[in-house]
Amino acid sequence: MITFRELGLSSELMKAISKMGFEEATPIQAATIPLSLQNRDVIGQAQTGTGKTAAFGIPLVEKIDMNNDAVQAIVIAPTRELAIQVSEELYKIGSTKRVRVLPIYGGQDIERQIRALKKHPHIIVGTPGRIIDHIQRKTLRLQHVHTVVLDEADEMLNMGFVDDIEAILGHVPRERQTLLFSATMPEPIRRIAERFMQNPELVRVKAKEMTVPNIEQYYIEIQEKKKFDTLTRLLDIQSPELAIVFGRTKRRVDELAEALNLRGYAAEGIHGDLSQAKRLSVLRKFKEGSIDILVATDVAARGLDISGVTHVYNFDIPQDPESYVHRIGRTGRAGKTGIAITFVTPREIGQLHHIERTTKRKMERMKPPTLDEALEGQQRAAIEKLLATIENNNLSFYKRAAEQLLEEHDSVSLVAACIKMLTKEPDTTPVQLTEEPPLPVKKEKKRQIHGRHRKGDSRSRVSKVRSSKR
Ligand SMILES: Nc1ncnc2c1ncn2[C@@H]1O[C@H](COP(=O)(O)OP(=O)(O)OP(=O)(O)O)[C@@H](O)[C@H]1O
Ligand SMILES: [Mg+2]
Repeated sequence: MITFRELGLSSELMKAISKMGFEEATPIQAATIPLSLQNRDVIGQAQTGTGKTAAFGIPLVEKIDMNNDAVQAIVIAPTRELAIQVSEELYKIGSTKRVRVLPIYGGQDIERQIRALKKHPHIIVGTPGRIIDHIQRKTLRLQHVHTVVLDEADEMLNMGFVDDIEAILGHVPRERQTLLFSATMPEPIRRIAERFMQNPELVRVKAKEMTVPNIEQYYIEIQEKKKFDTLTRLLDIQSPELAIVFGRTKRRVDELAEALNLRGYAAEGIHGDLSQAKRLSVLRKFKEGSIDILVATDVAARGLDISGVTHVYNFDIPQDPESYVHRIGRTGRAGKTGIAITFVTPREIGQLHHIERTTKRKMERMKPPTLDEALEGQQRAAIEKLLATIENNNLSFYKRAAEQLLEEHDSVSLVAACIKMLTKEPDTTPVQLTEEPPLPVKKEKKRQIHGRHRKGDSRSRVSKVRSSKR
């Protein structure tokens, strides 16, 4: 194990890092921080939740010259929520040094961003569309940038985003450091990436599998029509602390969130058609736990680090193995454990095997739970509540009444009644979901480069086909 001290960081950064509670460097941090400090270009690939943000963030902040008021580094991220999260982490790393970090992303008032840009941020973290917007307005100048980071690089170099990235890099000096990070880096995308880099060092944290071992992975083979009842039974049995349910389309996400609410679950949806204010408020509620189920499209699959996510349910099987890796990676982060369950319709079983082959990890088959099992699960939850009440509360006020009741009724009937009242019986309120057609059978070769369209930022600038679904 390598400590941060051994990496030769300044005492200012050491202080900030220990304030963040980091003791040892994770493998990707230990491997890439020294290279970045030497100004090498780096492609860093390591599993989800293993600290890639700090891997690029620490050397980035270390190299900021506090006597220079120009923008010195830009970090580009595929979604707005991720841009915000990364900027918060960079802010923490730079807190003792007092580095100024500014997130800029679509959906936020541009005038406000322009005012913030005038306050001389050292680091900009943004989504591609909004960065280009500010470059064109001349409210963002990049001629003093010495470091560019692409977080979720493969996603951003996917068809549709690659032109945006190229356009941004065209405004940054050639003499620069370029850092690319992701948990996945398909070969053809890596080749595109290398065009933007100078003699890059490829750092892959050696792992047998693409996914982290601390996520238990299951699949349930199931007909489309039975998915929803199965989901609610699983929720009843597993009582996740926080769960993310991924659906294939925006409509799917809206319908699922509504259906879950109908059955009494605290769920809300997030996808690219919602206003930015709504997206942020849904995410905030989820982090605080005032809702415990987040229903999402792939817009929430990449990079988001929310502690307490114990379960990921793929209500619809992901489009490609990369999406699978990132979706399930929202749990099992920073050494914690997690459970991922993927629903697959009989016609999609080939897609499941394709995912397994790519991730080099088999999912374990799980039987769809029965209604009785769901009831048992809820009963268990009720008993836990009862026991916790005994432990945590002063019950003296209630004891007189209890004693009186026990004179008239037998103790087993009384306790059974209490459990029954506390048990949330599985709700079978009928709900209506529009059926999603199964994924088309894969044409292997075409997969990465041609298969997907631009997504993420909602501005329309270039006349390009875009996914209307995310
Ligand atoms: N050295 C460390 N010690 C302890 N915790 C750490 C360390 N580095 C990072 N973390 C924590 O680990 C969690 C995951 O980090 P991060 O979000 O950077 O992962 P990631 O590799 O970027 O994952 P993803 O591929 O999903 O984007 C964060 O909560 C972060 O604060
Ligand atoms: Mg990340």
